[in-house]
Amino acid sequence: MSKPQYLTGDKAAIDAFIDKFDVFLFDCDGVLWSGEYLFPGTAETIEMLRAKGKQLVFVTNNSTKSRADYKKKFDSKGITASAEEVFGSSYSAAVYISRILKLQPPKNKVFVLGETGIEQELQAENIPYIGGTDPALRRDIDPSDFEHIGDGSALDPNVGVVLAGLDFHINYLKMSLAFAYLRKGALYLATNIDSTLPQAHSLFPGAGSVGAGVAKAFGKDPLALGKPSQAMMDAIEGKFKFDRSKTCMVGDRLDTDIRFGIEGKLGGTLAVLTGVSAKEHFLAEGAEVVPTAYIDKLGDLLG
Ligand SMILES: O=C(O)[C@H](O)[C@H](O)COP(=O)(O)O
Ligand SMILES: [Mg+2]
Repeated sequence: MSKPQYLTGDKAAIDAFIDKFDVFLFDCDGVLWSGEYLFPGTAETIEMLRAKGKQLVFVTNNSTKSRADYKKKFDSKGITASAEEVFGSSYSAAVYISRILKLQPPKNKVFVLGETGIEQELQAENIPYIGGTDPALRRDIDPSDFEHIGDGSALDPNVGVVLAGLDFHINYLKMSLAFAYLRKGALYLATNIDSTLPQAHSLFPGAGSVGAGVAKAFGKDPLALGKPSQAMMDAIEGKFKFDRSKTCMVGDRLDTDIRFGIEGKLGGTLAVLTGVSAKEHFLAEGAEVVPTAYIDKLGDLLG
């Protein structure tokens, strides 16, 4: 497998790389920003690519925000972007449930482990849901919960899917409800199963780690509908209609972003070293996932 091209500081190589593509799929956490911190040159780089007539799609596994929420974040960071250019894992999961699964009543309700991003995107697809940010579930489990979850009387008979995403308010009560629905035959889906979340220049437990307790108890992993799922790639291609050979995936994580681009047979992948993966991970002899090229930070594309 050929070694990736290092672009930082090489203006001619950067220009040649950019000219190869018409479309850039951008990961967000660890590439554009780390939580609220915007990496230097990010807004300018996006402006530069737009000035060159490139089509941009923001493809994030972070299910805590909806497309509308991301539009607000882009605006607050001075980045020109529309909600329609965002394709997050919460939207990917909602589209999958509404247009692929096509759940029919009575078992068409979703039990959510996650935040408002998932709830908003389910709502946008007219999918009924419970759980999620419901304040009634942000409490300790009590003896009557054990009794009524155990005998099923606390369960909603219309729940046909458990959808797990990054949940900053996970607790034993919510895990027990999700587990009970799965044991009753609910489909087990996840927006994504990233092990870590790049935030505040550090790493925190990701969606996959937060949901791991339920997966361990149930003995099966969920079907994840975020990167590197090719169901997500197909949905993105279906919506934005691009030529995969002229499309580049830009990301900080080898096992989601770069794998997503390689398995999607895109024209190229660009690893950015401001998030989860380090260059040692893909420069090592026998590395399984190797990007086409890499840069220290996104702003380096400004040359
Ligand atoms: O744990 C998670 O959900 C992920 O770390 C996080 O949300 C990744 O977001 P992305 O890098 O795909 O924008
Ligand atoms: Mg990322």
